[in-house]
Amino acid sequence: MRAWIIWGAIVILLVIAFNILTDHSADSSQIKFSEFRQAAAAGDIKSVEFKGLEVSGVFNEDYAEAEHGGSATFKTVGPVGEDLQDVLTANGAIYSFEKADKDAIWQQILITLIPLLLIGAVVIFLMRQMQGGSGKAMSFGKSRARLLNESNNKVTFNDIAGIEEAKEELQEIVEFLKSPKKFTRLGGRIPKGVLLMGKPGTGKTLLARGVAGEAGVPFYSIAGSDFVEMFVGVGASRVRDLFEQGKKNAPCIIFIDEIDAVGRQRGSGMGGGHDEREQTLNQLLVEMDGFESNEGVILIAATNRPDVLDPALLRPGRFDRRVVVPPPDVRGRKLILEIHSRRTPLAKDVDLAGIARGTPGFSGADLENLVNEAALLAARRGQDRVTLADLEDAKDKVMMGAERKSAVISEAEKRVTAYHEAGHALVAILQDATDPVHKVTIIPRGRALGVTQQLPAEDRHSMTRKYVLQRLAVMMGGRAAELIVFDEITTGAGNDIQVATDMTRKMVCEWGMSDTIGPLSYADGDNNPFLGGGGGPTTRPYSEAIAQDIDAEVKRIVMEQHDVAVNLLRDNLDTLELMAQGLLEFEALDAPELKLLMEDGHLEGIRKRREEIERIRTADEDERTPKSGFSTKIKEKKSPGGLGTLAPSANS
Ligand SMILES: Nc1ncnc2c1ncn2[C@@H]1O[C@H](COP(=O)(O)OP(=O)(O)OP(=O)(O)O)[C@@H](O)[C@H]1O
Ligand SMILES: [Zn+2]
Repeated sequence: MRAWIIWGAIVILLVIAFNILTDHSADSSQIKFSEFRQAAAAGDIKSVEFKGLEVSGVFNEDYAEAEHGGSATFKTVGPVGEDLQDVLTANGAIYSFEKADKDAIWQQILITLIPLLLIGAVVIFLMRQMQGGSGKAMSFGKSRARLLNESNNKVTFNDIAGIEEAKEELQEIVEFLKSPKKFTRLGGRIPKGVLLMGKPGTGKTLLARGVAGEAGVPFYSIAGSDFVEMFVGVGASRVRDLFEQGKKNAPCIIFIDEIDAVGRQRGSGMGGGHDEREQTLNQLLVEMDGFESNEGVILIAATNRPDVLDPALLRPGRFDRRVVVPPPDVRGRKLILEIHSRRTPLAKDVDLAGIARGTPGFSGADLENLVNEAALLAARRGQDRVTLADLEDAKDKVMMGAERKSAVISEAEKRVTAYHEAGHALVAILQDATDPVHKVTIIPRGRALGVTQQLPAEDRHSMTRKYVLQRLAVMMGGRAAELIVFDEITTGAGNDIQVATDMTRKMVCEWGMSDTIGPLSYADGDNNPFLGGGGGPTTRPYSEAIAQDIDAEVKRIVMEQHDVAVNLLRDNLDTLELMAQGLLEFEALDAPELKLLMEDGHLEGIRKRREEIERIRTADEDERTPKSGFSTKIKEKKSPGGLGTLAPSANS
């Protein structure tokens, strides 16, 4: 920004200088038209000297008439040559001219220089724009670290939940920043660099700001990608600048987000096209070696790809303290939900623990998003409180994309979907080791036409073979139902088949759950559990014979569970029929409704329950908005179920 102002000022000064010079030269060498006219009228002008002069305008032959009441036109001509001189002399009508004196040399220089400078500025600006660095044109070499104003926006450890271990590890840094002497007195060495490792949205940035907030020190943050510039040397000088700034403001925290952008292993760039990045990384290493943490500058970096970092970064004296920031567990999720709903008025029916149970795999950022979506939904529905139904709907939206209310789905398609989802749900209900079914819907959402959600009582960290097999049968349940009822299958089972095949392959190749293959690992590629599978090159560290065995075994297991599903559904065809009817009528069934359906054998109980809920809700609404002009009715009637929570496995 500042650089822009300076550039602008230079250009403006040049333009002013140019104008002054040209004005000056013009003034000093121009004959006034009135003088000329007088002379011409007196008939004194017969010819004019043009040597070393430039004509800027002449009167044409009408001039003489004009002087006698006719009209004259003005015509511009270029530098005067011999021919023109003759014409003018013949017409006797010269008007104004400029002297080409020594001032003109400066003019020439300025005239060529200004466009050059302007073009240069534009080119540089465009180049930087192309790098995606909008708004930072020409701040070469300046670090772009931002000093966050912590007085307005202070984060403390109280604002962070679900990552207690990480907080504890960082507490030491906080203590040090608060009273450095206490530590250095005994010669203790404080880590210079802390590397926070975790998936996106798990709160790494938040933690770093929390450390600064707790210790009451300034917080400088910069993204790794800000270092990576097109011009060689810029990144390195930014690093230098950043550290200088840090040391000046010590004690403080310097936070480098996405350090992998600059810290990727050296020599990994193809064709050596990353010289600039490597130079920047080298500078970072040099700077890290060149200061003592005792000076009070603590470097915190974050990455979700610790595996690609250059090992030199992780050596002692650099980022030697590594803190894993895991996704929150069920307790953590509840706490995070509480933090983010502090400012959101919640209805009495809201049970955050239930929502937490239904959101395995959600990151802190996802949960924040969920609460936000729910608040928006509640506002759109005209409520003054966020209800459980809002949170449920928000969760579905965050998890699976928005409902596609407008999607045109034919009656026939809807019928197939109803049986398909009922097939999943019924196979789940009829087995003893699967997770309870939480909700079945045939409301299209994201890319799925319908969804069956199962919900474990608590987070699942391991699965038994029985559980995995039954889950396979549930996945096969959708297709099995289509087959039994319509004697036909649709593409709707495609995703089920893919997930089932992947899981079975894991059973055989990774979890040692196949007796034929035995407890051996035949995992393909690089499976980094921390990153949820790196997806690297597929290597096959086993023989062709084993590969065939694996394929046969995977097929056998899947087919077996498919048959289990078919048999279960054949034996309970009436219930399948009833559940599909229920889905067609209500579009969504939650756990209590499924229970009613299984026990009653008809849909009457569900109808009553729906009416009752509606009655309570309207009464509740009336009570909350007494006699207000616009009555707030919730338009969407979606299973505002009592148990409230959703879904680890969504079978579409
Ligand atoms: N443990 C948590 N407790 C409370 N809020 C959280 C937590 N984790 C994430 N959040 C919320 O999610 C937002 C995003 O988190 P943050 O930017 O810290 O994640 P990150 O790990 O740095 O993600 P990224 O890798 O994408 O930069 C935070 O501003 C915060 O509101
Ligand atoms: Zn399905």
